[in-house]
Amino acid sequence: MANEINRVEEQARLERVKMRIQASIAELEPEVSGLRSQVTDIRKRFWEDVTLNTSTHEDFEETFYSIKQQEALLSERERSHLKRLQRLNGMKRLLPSPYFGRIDFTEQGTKESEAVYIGVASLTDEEELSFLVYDWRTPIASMYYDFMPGPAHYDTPGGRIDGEMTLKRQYQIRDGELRHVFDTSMTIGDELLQQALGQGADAQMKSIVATIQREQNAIIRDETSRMLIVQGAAGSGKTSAALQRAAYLLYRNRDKLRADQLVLFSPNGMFNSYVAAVLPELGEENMQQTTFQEYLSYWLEGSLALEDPFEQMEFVLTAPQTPDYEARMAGIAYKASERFLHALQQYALWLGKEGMRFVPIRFQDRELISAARMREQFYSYDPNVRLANRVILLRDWLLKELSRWERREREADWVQDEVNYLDPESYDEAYRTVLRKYRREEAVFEFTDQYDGDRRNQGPGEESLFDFADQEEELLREMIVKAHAEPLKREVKRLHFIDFIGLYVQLFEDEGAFSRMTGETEVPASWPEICRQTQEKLNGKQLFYEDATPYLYVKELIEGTRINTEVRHVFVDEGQDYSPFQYAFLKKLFPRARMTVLGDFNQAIFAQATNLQEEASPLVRLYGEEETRLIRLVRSYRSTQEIVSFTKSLLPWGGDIVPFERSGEKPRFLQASSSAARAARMAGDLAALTAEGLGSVAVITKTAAEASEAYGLLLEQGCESLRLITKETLSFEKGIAVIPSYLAKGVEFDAVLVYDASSAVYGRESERKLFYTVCTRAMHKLLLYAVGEWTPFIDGIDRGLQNMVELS
Ligand SMILES: Nc1ncnc2c1ncn2[C@@H]1O[C@H](COP(=O)(O)OP(=O)(O)OP(=O)(O)O)[C@@H](O)[C@H]1O
Repeated sequence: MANEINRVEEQARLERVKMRIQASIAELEPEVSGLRSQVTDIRKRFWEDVTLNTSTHEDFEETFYSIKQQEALLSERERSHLKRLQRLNGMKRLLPSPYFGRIDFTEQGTKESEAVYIGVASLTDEEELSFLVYDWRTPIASMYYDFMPGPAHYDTPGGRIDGEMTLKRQYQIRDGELRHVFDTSMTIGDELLQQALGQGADAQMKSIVATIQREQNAIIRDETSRMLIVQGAAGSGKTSAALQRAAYLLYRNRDKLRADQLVLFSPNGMFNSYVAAVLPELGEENMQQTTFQEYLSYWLEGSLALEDPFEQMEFVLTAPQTPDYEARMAGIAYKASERFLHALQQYALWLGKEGMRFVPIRFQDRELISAARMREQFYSYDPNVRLANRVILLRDWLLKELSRWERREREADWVQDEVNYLDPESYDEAYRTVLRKYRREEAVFEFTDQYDGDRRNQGPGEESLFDFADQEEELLREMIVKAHAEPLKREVKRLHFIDFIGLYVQLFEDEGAFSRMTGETEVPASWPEICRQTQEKLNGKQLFYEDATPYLYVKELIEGTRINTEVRHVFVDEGQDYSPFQYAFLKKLFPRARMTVLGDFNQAIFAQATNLQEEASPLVRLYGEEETRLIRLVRSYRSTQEIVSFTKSLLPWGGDIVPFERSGEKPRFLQASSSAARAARMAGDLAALTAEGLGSVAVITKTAAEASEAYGLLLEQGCESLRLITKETLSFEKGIAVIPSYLAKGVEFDAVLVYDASSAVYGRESERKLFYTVCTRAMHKLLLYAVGEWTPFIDGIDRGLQNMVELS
């Protein structure tokens, strides 16, 4: 009965709030459009309203201030417009679902209890005296996520507020209609979460503000750690928490933090599109999103062809039988290590004393400045000056040398030859330049004549005409040499006189040289082979993916120019797939940023993985224990209980994974006698799944080649609307996707069909985590197919879980 009364009251309150929102919208809409037209108008008439006069100093000053005034007016209107527009958008977001939660809180020392309603934006009453809805990111709202009814507290800039939470209520309001309302004694009631998780997958990730869990809230609201590491099971909401965290940080620091000061490193381009809707849904602009690969390519400036991580991955997955395999794998591991990082730091110190390599500056077939002369000049500078600063000194010296050469070169025969072959337009241009110069000089002479009665006032008479032709010729020579010197100078300014490739290659000459240059005494046993592979690749102007970061690191140690001090927060998703080396590089690149790393070591599929979960993890060392916080998430929200029980059993070391109580079908195992039989069966299953209404389905293969094969075979079976996903795919869409394992990272599907779960495909121990990653993409249904023997990873699992179906 009590609930019914509540419902009536709640309904009435909802109506009041909606009316207030509608009134706000009605008020804001004309204001916004009025301001918008004012801004357009000011922009259009900007110069009409400015007094432009530069005749005298005073006029100039007046013009200057008039422009400044106009600018100030424009930016003030733009700011007001933006502010009101944001408010209007906030109201529009609130209208269909003004709030999702309520807590009643009595502050210690007071008698009155306040009902705190929580939604995706704040809303005040007409007098702006009290909040009808609190933004979920306000300090008081944090209690909703952190406490169940009973003693509760929250932090404010003025200190901690203690009190008693007497009620916790959840609402489901859709299209302005109150669908459900229930009280809960839990942190966040399972009922709402059940509903949220029971829905089908979307083409884009959704915000989870209404059901954020306590441990996720800790991630979202952390404002003190320099390094926040989140190790969480597959589907435990790491990416979700990261995105809500970005929205939280933008809200909390809205006067000093812009969205473009946040950078998210994602696993691939498609993932960017998958998560792109969350921040706008929360009323914030999207942060910068990139992939590490994109970042590397940008800094390499096309100087080398860079292998991408997926090519490396394909090699790791498909080439174990090749003779180069073991050495390459040892090389990948070593080049990802902190040892190698340290070796390169020592290398930079060594370069401060000897060993720098330069590219001679050549012109036509002549060497203008040899590498030896550059080296001599470089090492003549004070050795206490930083390497990067000595590079700048050398750059300036080279520019001067080139200017000197330019002056000398004007007399060279080839210059005269070019002058002779010049087209009439160039002559004409030179003539006009000399004439302009002559007139300028004349004006100066006339002016000085007033004071110098002795000077003869002469025009371009006989004598001066002779000068005139001479000067024209001189000018043409100057122009010609300048045109040739410009590209040389440009190269120097870009520091292309440093032989970066040579500097990296020389590290891989042999073990003795490496140890002399870096002080490193322990290298992998296959070092000679690693050296051969690295050199061969670089000589072909190509770079292995594992060499890209170390190469740029060396470059950075020498140039010291790439630092980005604007960025304040770096988010690394799928953080287990980055090497300690890459983290050190990120730290160096973004010296003023805090880092949030989210990952799952059980999904470490790249060879250069970093363990996030240990206290001794290299990540903890990066900023030190004091500044680092490690949060573990164990509850998995994505998959049904049955799927989690199965995927958990794939990890014999027992991953810390607790399924959320949501039941579904057991995983299905389907063995076929041939690829064709499997494709036929799969086609039938795909049709059935679509008919059941599952909107997003993935056929996940191990490699790209396997994906193409599956795609072809399924098409032959008459499957329609299949989408083959490759590393170039940039958008995530609903429907049926055929996708290689490593591109399915971070995303999820209603149903997953594992294309080939046979031992021939997932047979090596090193592929266990990949297999786990593939299976954990499924939300509601998981179907595994095999032609031949099953993968040994399922050997030990509880047979009761399986519905074995034999196919002939
Ligand atoms: N508190 C929550 N409320 C509702 N849904 C949630 C919550 N936390 C996570 N989810 C849902 O669980 C699914 C998995 O979340 P997410 O992709 O963020 O997990 P993840 O830890 O990044 O997974 P993975 O490691 O596999 O990439 C998503 O559908 C997400 O919406």
